[in-house]
Amino acid sequence: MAATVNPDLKKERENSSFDPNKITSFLYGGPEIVKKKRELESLALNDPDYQHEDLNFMSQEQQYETFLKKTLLMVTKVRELKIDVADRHFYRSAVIGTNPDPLGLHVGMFLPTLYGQASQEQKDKWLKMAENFAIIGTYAQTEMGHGTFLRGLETTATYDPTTQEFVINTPTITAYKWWPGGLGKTSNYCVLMAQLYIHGKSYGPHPFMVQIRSLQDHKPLPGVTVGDIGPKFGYGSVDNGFLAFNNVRIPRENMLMKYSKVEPDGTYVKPPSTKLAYGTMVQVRANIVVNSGRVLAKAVTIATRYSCVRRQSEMKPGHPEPQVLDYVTQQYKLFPYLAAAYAFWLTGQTMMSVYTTSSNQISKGDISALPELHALSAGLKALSSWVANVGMEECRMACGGHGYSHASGLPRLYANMTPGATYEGENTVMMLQTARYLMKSYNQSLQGEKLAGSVAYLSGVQPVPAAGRTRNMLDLGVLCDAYRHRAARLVHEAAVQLRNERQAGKDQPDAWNAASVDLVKAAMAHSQYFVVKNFAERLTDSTLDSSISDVLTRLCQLHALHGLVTNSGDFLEDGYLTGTDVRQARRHINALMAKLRPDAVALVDAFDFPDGILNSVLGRYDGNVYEHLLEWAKASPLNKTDVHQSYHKYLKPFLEDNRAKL
Ligand SMILES: CCCCCCCCCCCCCCCCCCCC(=O)SCCNC(=O)CCNC(=O)[C@H](O)C(C)(C)COP(=O)(O)OP(=O)(O)OC[C@H]1O[C@@H](n2cnc3c(N)ncnc32)[C@H](O)[C@@H]1OP(=O)(O)O
Ligand SMILES: Cc1cc2nc3c(=O)[nH]c(=O)nc-3n(C[C@H](O)[C@H](O)[C@H](O)COP(=O)(O)OP(=O)(O)OC[C@H]3O[C@@H](n4cnc5c(N)ncnc54)[C@H](O)[C@@H]3O)c2cc1C
Repeated sequence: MAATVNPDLKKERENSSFDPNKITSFLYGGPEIVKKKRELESLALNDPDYQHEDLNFMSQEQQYETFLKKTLLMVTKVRELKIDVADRHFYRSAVIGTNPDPLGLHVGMFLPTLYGQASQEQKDKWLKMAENFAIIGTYAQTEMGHGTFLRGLETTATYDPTTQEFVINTPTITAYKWWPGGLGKTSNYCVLMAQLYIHGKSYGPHPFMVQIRSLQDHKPLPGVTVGDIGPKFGYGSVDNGFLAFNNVRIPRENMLMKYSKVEPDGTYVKPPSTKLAYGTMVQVRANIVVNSGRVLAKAVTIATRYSCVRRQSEMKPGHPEPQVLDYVTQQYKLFPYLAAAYAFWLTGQTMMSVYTTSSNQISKGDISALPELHALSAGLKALSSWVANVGMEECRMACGGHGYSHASGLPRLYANMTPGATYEGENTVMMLQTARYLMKSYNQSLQGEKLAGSVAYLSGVQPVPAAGRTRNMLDLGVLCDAYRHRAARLVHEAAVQLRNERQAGKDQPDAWNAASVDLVKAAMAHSQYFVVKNFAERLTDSTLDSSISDVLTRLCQLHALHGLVTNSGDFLEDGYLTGTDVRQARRHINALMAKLRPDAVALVDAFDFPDGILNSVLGRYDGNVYEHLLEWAKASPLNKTDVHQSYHKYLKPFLEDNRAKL
């Protein structure tokens, strides 16, 4: 087995214009954090207790069992190693790689819901147990018949003041809870979203803490039906489940009562906003923005390294086969997603910091930031997961045939990450939530209100510049202005369409539906403007080393120009940009790709994914792809024997029969 680095990759690294460690530092927030990250990753990746057969060779049941064992071990080790809460994600992502795990919902939603929705007494009762994994919970909201439309949930929690209990019921087949991660086989508790009824009156969806399995033998409690929903497109390592209740009684104190309350006599105490009950989803949406940047970065790392190792065809007669990354069409497939990975990585950081600031404010009782936080996280969640989806698939196809093999790591990455466009709010629905906020803000600005935050730009619509003006389409200020103008114009046009539909006699819901394609377009443009502006702003950081600010500026330019050329109609329609501008933009893209080409490998190295996390034969750091492809294939279960048992069962008699008939 070759121990040295593939010569093509070696040369790529020698020829790059900067030290990737500097960008790694920038991406992770400083050298100390990078050091910590690498220590924790190395600890996890070199721990023999976490080693197991490739998941691609396992059944769904084996994948679940392997991951359950591994995740429980991880919890124990995290405790033993006393890893700081803030650093645990480094260790965790090295342990689980690109796979979800059966405790993901416990850590990602069950605990956060207790932090965010439980009263102090409830925290005192449950948090210690949940934090120490003495109980395991999930977030059970979606039902077979309703995921998107929360107000349409059918599960009921009916208050009985005589016993001071809630009676939990699943009235129909469509009311079965469906999908919650870790529900199928792992969890013994859940946060249940159910319609609250008191004295026959409905108060909408509320969160309840419900025990579903015995703490003694893990059997479903009386009145509880629970199980796994079966194989999925990906997520084999997780037991997504179904759940139904037949008049199960829980104490009054099990409704999470930080905001809404039910008094013993059945008096309902209203929350400051009914949407506070949706708080955990907002947090996860913000996390999905971070995750989208990371998964795209992984896919691009695999495809870029492989494209430097892979040599194919003949560019010049008689010359050696070139590295496929030297084909400009290959660069055009990968570099825009390389740039997008950087853009979303940085957007994710900003989104998390907005989330932290706003949620601190909200938990102190000031809910003024809630609408902006919801609109921003919904739009960015949708945009980033959509781009990551398309980008992962583009990267897979850019790896030719080998991209289709599980050895590439790309099919599994895609299958596990593509639900990000669906879960935690289906993307179109999320964009329409952002559009709702944009319409409201736009109308406020028409009434002379000064807007703040991500919609501040809607206050002053820019004029279309005079014809004949030339622009430098590489100037990030010019590009940000163009995105801002496009977003403001599309918001304006969606608002006009909405108004026209109303004036034509439609009621508000029908008008909204009729205008919804334009509304989604406006929300997309708004979110894209945010991403481009955020990228450009991060480059103004005066502490940024000049050797890396040049290459990051190129990526930012490429990201903005590629989006502009792809959506050129939006920029041209009202004459804001001219055909000359767009032609110039296209030429700049080609020039930028040529400049980025020598730095491509260093730019993906800078994401700093160790091989154990990438889990890809094609994306290996050392580039020794071919020998490891063969080794990987040999490990396939079908190759355990030279002659498979099915030969004796089926093939042999079939062949013998055919031969006998000759
Ligand atoms: C030991 C090792 C440690 C390692 C540590 C590391 C741990 C990391 C672990 C991370 C793992 C994470 C794993 C997570 C995996 C996720 C799996 C997926 C889970 C799920 O999918 S859960 C289910 C999600 N479901 C949804 O998202 C449903 C989507 N639907 C909705 O949100 C609502 O129904 C919808 C569409 C918003 C509509 O709501 P509705 O009530 O009908 O509202 P209206 O449209 O009428 O609007 C009314 C009004 O409310 C505003 N609004 C709506 N939502 C919100 C909100 N969330 N916040 C604030 N405001 C909101 C809306 O804008 C309207 O405002 P107006 O002012 O216009 O009236
Ligand atoms: C892998 C995975 C894990 C999950 N984990 C969990 C979990 O742990 N807990 C949990 O509770 N749930 C979970 N879910 C469920 C998930 O949250 C829902 O599937 C998601 O919210 C989408 O809802 P839906 O399935 O009802 O889609 P639907 O709403 O039925 O979407 C179908 C189509 O209808 C369109 N549509 C729906 N409403 C509108 C509208 N108002 N305007 C325009 N178009 C509309 C959508 O855009 C989409 O194209 C998980 C799902 C998956 C795939």
